[in-house]
Amino acid sequence: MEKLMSRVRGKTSRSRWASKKPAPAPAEMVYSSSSSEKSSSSGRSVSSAPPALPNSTEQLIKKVLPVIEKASPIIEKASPVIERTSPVVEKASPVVEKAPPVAEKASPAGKKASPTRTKTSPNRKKASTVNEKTPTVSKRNKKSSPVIEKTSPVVEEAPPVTKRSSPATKRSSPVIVRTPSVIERASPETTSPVVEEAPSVAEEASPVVEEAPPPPTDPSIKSWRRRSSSLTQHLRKSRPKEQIDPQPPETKPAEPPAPDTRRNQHVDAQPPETKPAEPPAPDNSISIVHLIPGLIAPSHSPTWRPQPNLPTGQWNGGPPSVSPATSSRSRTHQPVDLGLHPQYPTASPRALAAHMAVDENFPERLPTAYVAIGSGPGMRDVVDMFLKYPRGRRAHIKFVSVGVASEHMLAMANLGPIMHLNHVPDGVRIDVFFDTADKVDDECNCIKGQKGSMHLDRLTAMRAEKYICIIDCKQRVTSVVSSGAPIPVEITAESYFYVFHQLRATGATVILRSGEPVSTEPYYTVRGTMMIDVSWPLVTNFVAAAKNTGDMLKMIPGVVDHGLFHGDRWILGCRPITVYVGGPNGRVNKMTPYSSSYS
Ligand SMILES: O=C(CO)[C@H](O)[C@H](O)COP(=O)(O)O
Repeated sequence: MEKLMSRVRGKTSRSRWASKKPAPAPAEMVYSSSSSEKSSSSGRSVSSAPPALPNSTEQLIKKVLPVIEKASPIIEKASPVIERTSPVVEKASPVVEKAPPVAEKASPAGKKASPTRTKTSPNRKKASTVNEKTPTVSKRNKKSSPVIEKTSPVVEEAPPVTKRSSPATKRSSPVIVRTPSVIERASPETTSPVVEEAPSVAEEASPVVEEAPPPPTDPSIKSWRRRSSSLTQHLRKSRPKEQIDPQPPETKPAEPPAPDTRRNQHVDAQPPETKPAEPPAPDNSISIVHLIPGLIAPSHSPTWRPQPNLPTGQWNGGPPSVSPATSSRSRTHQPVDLGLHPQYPTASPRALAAHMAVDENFPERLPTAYVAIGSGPGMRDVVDMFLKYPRGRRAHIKFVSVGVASEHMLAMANLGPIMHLNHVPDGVRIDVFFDTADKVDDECNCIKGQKGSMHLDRLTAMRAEKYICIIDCKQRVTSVVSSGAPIPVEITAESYFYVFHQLRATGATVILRSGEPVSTEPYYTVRGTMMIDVSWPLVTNFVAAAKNTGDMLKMIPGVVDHGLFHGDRWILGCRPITVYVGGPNGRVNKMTPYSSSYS
């Protein structure tokens, strides 16, 4: 009986590891009894041979049941021992819980945590560790006699841990304690789930770790995870942003939506499409004007726009006077800022001359006054000067355009009404005709037509009561023909060769004006005429007289008009009645045909 009890005691401890298999057939039991007989001979608890088994199964059961019933109290006595071993197992839990800090320091190998271990709770891990570390126990169970296990359900319901298992459980503690060191030296295949739940590592872990199955819901694990999450938040807050933000661009798309709002804000703050805008390109057009002021002269600037309602000159002389013209032939006109061209704070000498010319020849005739404006670029200064007058002061004026350029300037300045020369009523004279010239000599003879509009200029001058010319002092010459300046001649296209040979016979140099810029095609006016520039290298007495030259040019068939404005208008001449010459230092000289030469 004692032998049998010892066998039962041993089988009870092994029954924990036995699988719950159904009771085998009696025939097999007979066979297994023989096998147990073999194992008992080599086992520790059973030293002698087992008793002979009865042939009948019923008899066997009847004999075995009492034995098992007697063995139950012994098994019950083993329970306290098992209870005493449980605290040992529980003490192993804190050891496991202390693993996270170590795991956080784990090498990047921890990123590749083994998913198989993440599915097991720490307690079950310990058990599995025990199994791995104590293979002999399992072998003993397998080698133990299955007779009692398979015949007695009581044994199968015995506590899972027995005296023999407790030492093995105790031996498992050092294994668990060594877990951190194992983690530290862990290879990607042997990393524990602690690494998987380590916050700092898991945050930067590869998608494999983030896609791991949810952790078990063991209470101890819950508390551990709670502490881990708090630790994660602390690390995120304490870590500099530069360490969080830089991530390889290839890992960002694989990231699931992160709960960290700071990271989202960073991503939103630097999207590819929100790159800082490039600085605007500087405006070089204004710089060009300032760097090369002489390139675009105030009067010739293509970007000219009329400057209405600008304050009168504040520079060095106060506002320009709008007083009636003085009787002085030449007076000093203080340079003033007319506001004509902001890039030139000081008006040009010709602008000052235009200021004086308009000031002294402002038409006062009521109810209607006619003012003609030439087509030269210098007329912009005259237009700007008219804009300085109040609208009521110039309401009675009708402006006569001389060509398209003149009409354009008047329209841009909103000066009006504008009319063509042919619209001026017959028998009505134009009050004043403001114009410019290329050259003006001592007798107020002029050379005009460098822009090709001398024909209209002459027609307008012939109908003007006052023909006022405004020039710069650099355009003053002693004699217009003797100066060698080319004289523009407008001819018909069909008469070119004839006019060319007639002028060559007088010793003249004839140049056919080409298109702008230089072109192989000749320049044609709006009337379809061509322009030639004639000069005399050897100036004879006959040619020196502008009247003689002008009359000669008029006598050649094919010549429409020429640029010599000489004589008096009542004898087919159209010298200006007054020439305003803008000089240096704001000095403006005034010339008349009947006055002495330039002083
Ligand atoms: O005769 C002209 C046009 O045919 C011009 O009045 C002359 O060429 C002077 O031009 P600018 O106003 O540029 O001095």
